[in-house]
Amino acid sequence: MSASISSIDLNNLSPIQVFIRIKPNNPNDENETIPFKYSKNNTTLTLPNSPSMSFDNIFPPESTQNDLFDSISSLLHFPLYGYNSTIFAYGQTNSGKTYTMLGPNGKLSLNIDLMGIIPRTSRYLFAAIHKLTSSSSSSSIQYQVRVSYFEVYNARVYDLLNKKSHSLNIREDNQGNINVANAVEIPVDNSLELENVLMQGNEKRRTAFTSMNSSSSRSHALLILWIERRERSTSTSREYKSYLGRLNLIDLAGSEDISRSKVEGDRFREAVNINTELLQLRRVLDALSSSPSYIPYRDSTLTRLLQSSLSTRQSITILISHISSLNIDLYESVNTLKYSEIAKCVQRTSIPTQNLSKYIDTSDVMFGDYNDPIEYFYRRTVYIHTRSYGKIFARLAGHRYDEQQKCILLIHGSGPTNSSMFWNDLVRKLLLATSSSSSSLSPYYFVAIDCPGYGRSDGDKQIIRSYPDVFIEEIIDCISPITHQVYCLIGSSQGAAAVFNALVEKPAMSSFLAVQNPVSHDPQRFVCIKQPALLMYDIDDDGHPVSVGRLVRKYIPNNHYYEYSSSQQSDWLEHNAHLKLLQLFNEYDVNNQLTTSSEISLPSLPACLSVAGGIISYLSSYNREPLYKNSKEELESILLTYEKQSVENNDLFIERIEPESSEDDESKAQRLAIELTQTQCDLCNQHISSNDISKSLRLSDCRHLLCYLCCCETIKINSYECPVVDCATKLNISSSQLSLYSFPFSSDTEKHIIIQFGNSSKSISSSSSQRYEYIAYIKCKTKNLIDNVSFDINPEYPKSAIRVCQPPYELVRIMNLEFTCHFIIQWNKILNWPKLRITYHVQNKQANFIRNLLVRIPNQGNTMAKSHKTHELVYNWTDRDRTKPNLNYILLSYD
Ligand SMILES: Nc1ncnc2c1ncn2[C@@H]1O[C@H](COP(=O)(O)OP(=O)(O)OP(=O)(O)O)[C@@H](O)[C@H]1O
Repeated sequence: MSASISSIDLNNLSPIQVFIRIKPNNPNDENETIPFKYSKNNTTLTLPNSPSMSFDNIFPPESTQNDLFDSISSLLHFPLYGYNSTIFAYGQTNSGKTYTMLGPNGKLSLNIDLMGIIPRTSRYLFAAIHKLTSSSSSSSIQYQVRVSYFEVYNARVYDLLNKKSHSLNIREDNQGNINVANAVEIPVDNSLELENVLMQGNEKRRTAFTSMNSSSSRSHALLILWIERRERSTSTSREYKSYLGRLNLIDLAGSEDISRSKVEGDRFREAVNINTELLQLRRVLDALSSSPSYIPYRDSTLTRLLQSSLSTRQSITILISHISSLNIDLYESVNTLKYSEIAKCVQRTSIPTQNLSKYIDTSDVMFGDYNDPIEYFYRRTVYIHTRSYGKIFARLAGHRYDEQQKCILLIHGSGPTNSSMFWNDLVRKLLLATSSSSSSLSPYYFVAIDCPGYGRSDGDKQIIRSYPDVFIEEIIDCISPITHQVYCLIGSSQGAAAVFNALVEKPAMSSFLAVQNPVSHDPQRFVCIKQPALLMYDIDDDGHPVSVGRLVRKYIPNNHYYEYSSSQQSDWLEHNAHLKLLQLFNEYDVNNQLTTSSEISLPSLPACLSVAGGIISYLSSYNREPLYKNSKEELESILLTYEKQSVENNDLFIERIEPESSEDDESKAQRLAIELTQTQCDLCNQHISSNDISKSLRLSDCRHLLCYLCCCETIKINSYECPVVDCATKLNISSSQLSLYSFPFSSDTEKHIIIQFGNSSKSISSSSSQRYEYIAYIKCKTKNLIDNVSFDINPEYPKSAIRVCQPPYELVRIMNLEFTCHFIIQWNKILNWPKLRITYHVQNKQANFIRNLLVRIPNQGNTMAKSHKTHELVYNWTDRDRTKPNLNYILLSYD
């Protein structure tokens, strides 16, 4: 597919291509059929005693859903490049419009043969997007798809994705686009999500029984897919071009001969409204084909809503007209064909244009921080796990050898897009000024945080104003767990106020302080701040008044005070802040080695890992030495603190820094010594080779070791909890990170999921007998994977005990003995995986008794492997010995 669509392609397209689909006759129907004649290439249709009519494509009764989709699929490329495309189904009631768009019996079908255009489009589009974004040359292209779904019922527009059921207004924006005001737009990342949204919307759509159709659509349904293509010149560039394509998929309500459908009351009113709106649609088509100077779009809700889809300047359209093959419907069919001929005559007035805009991405203030190009500084990102304020995102620079290392903590101001990025320039200059070559490293390391509610830290923005002392203290406890102190606290604006206030309350937290353009209240309180302070004020900045600065200067005894005028020396701060700070350190810190940028020995691994750099920076700077060659302490440190999450194609490594645990040193050493000898995965029990041990994951709370080859990934896909049996430790992996792995799976050769099954039991004593309530269950945390679970306790009997189609998948039985249960899992039908039977001995253990079953899925397992439909895979759990390892594998192999 070319990067753009050429004007030749567009010029050659008729504005509205017209397809005719003829509904097959029901074999039980005794009505006479019309002897249609078609030309060989299916473009001409002739009715008895009538002249031939030409269309772009005719689909005779025997044509399949697939034949039709093949002919429309080329149109689906246009919205991927910012054009509007429309497909709409038109025809009398019961002629097969919903069949064409969704599937049989008026419903969305996911059956591979019967599914309609909409589910096929969904899969086709996401496959195309995957292809367009996955090639190495396209790392700077991203797509976002959003979906809206409306119905026009009795001349009003209703949002099928909104729980509220009031009607909405149609609005025109200043570019002439017609939109529905306050419409819900749901972002979707894959076809499964889109199908779920569709199902949700379809449940709301109005259908009714009529004498013509048992599930007749009583409204026009309009599904809009907004497809945004973002193109950046490089994958890290903030500036991007946005192409917003719009794909309209429309299932019109059927025109209805009221004398035949015999509808009354509400159905009668609906039918009148449907017919009126279809008549207006015909008038619009008439106008488009004859005098395009005035088009009566405004005359009905339907045509107004479809304005951008019908406009020949804005859209590339396919009309699929449906006719019946029965003689009894001849009058309606002829009418439909006439209507279609009019649409065929619509002329293109100009070629459609792309919806293209240029933007600077400001939504993500941290944009680009994943790809830190200057490795030398070892700048990395971490989450600091505070006791009371959750995860605080921080950017780090420099090396830390031990805790005596001079740590500088930076607090940004309260501007709406402020974050740790604010300090980039100052930190870079300080690093450069204090390390003269790449082999001599700065004696400082820097921690710039995103305060709660800013950048990547969640939380309340008010925290840094209201509780600066407690908040900053918690951060320092995490990054300096032994000394509970940092070398210098630096703040800007509101961050400076936080620094002052924190030191008034807790003076021992920092040896130095530095502020630029601070806000401060009651500066007389600052007399207790005894540490050396750097104070920098802009005399032209009324928001941070220098008059207050002059007071601050009086109250803080040891200060270096500077005033500058930003109107006259706009770059004063840029050129001076780092130098003034180093002067302050030199003056007050006799041990300061600043002036000699002497050779500093390379940091050891634990130090690297604890704050700056993480494992990747270590490995890349030491030629990827296998970790086992390093000291025992180094490995200990990795196992203790390391948690990594890689973000697709990026090098974001998130370490976890938290306060020291209460465990005493001796027991910790013993535990670590034992852990160091472990070479078996706690989840799958496989041996971990020495090469892979470094990539394995030691969970920091429960201490379970998970092998890199299969089990680390399992966590990502499956769980917020440690997946090891009977361990329910919560993992600190955010839902947004987990969502990267949401189903359906992507490109690797194999993926894993975990099915948990097991039971609980509870004693129910009665006077006559001892009985137990057993609850046997299957759980799967991957969404939408299971279609239903049958529980069978008597396999000889043809009917299962219970079939559960929604979670929780449970069987509750009161029994006096343990019993064997057969779980039969039917997977989501679109997967076409063989069903899985697990035979499980339900345990009387009085507590929750869980088995984990790792399902290994070769990637082709995601495809529609028809030939395997009937194949059933059986996995037997007959082991009653509870001491044996209770995890097993199952390989879903189709060979
Ligand atoms: N090509 C086809 N092959 C087999 N069955 C079909 C075909 N087209 C339609 N049907 C069946 O005919 C019936 C009516 O079809 P459908 O509900 O799609 O009509 P419709 O035009 O959408 O009607 P309405 O306008 O009343 O909503 C359904 O049971 C549908 O499954």
